[in-house]
Amino acid sequence: MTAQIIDGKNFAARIRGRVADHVARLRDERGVTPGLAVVLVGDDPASQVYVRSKGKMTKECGMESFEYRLPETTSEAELLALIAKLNADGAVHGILVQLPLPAQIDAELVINSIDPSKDVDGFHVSNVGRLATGQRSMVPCTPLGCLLMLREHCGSLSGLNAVVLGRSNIVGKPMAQLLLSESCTVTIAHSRTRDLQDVARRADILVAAVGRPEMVTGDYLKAGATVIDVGINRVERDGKNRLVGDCHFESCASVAGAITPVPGGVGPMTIACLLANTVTAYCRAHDLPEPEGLTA
Ligand SMILES: NC(=O)C1=CN([C@@H]2O[C@H](COP(=O)(O)OP(=O)(O)OC[C@H]3O[C@@H](n4cnc5c(N)ncnc54)[C@H](OP(=O)(O)O)[C@@H]3O)[C@@H](O)[C@H]2O)C=CC1
Ligand SMILES: Nc1nc(=O)c2c([nH]1)NC[C@@H]1CN(c3ccc(C(=O)N[C@@H](CCC(=O)O)C(=O)O)cc3)C=[N+]21
Repeated sequence: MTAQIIDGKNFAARIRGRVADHVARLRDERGVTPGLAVVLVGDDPASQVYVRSKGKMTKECGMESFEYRLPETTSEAELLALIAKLNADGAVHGILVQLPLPAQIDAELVINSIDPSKDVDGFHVSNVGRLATGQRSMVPCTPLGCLLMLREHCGSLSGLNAVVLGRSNIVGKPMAQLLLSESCTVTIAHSRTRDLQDVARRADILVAAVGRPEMVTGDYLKAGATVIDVGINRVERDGKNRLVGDCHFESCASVAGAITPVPGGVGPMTIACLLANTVTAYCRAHDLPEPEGLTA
């Protein structure tokens, strides 16, 4: 079998188009513009690439982008003061603090200091609790992007066996919550899971978020499974820097029914969902109808 490729790059472009339409309507009908603030502490090169790309796409969708680049030595108090300022700023509707943060800063404290209604990453404990209890919440961008691709590709997910590899707060756990809300039978596997291949092979839907380059090979898969590869791993191949996923693409594609590529899969969807969340946050803050099909 040769898998269908789920084109995240193309899907993300369509989502950004819908975000842009909604933003244009807000401008024409109400004379307002949603704004997204992105905060980067330190100078990790990969993070700088993402932040630049987020800023560019925010503007392309017609929204305001506010970028804050703080030095690696920034104190926790300084970062908390900036967040307090952004919480109070009426032109800012979404706040994202790029992770990871330098060691002197308590990331949990910082995330929980963001106004939950502006928490477009969905990492605030109140959004996590609301997602887990089925209340309206801001949903983390990466799992939301994965869900939108799965819905588009599979239609109803009800009753399917979903296996999530990885249990992080930013990907694995919220992904599992979303799949549970879609009435999948959900298994969360991690580094202590026994017989991982056997567990993975039961999946109709496999989401790989382990951060291990090409760990998942074709023999982890049931024939025809839908595979979402969240991994973004930089490796050196033939003297060149390459980006690979957590799945070994060729061997997986020969067993799976459908698979997302890396690059061009989950990554672009993550950024598109960040922009969608910013518009959603704006609309909720102003009691306006939310954009359709861009929320969980
Ligand atoms: N495309 C995108 O937009 C994004 C991509 N990513 C990428 O997704 C991947 C995962 O990210 P993140 O969740 O932050 O990573 P973390 O390192 O926080 O979590 C990794 C998870 O994988 C599990 N794990 C590690 N090794 C194995 C193994 N050998 N077998 C089974 N499980 C294992 C860990 O288990 P345990 O808990 O037991 O340690 C942990 O739960 C990374 O490649 C990251 O770069 C992340 C965010 C966004
Ligand atoms: N608070 C916070 N929120 C995040 O959502 C967040 C974060 N911190 N820290 C880092 C991770 C990682 N992440 C990615 C976003 C886009 C691509 C992406 O667009 N990738 C392109 C390739 C980009 C390239 O070539 O490097 C692709 O897969 O096609 C990847 C990874 C968001 N993260």
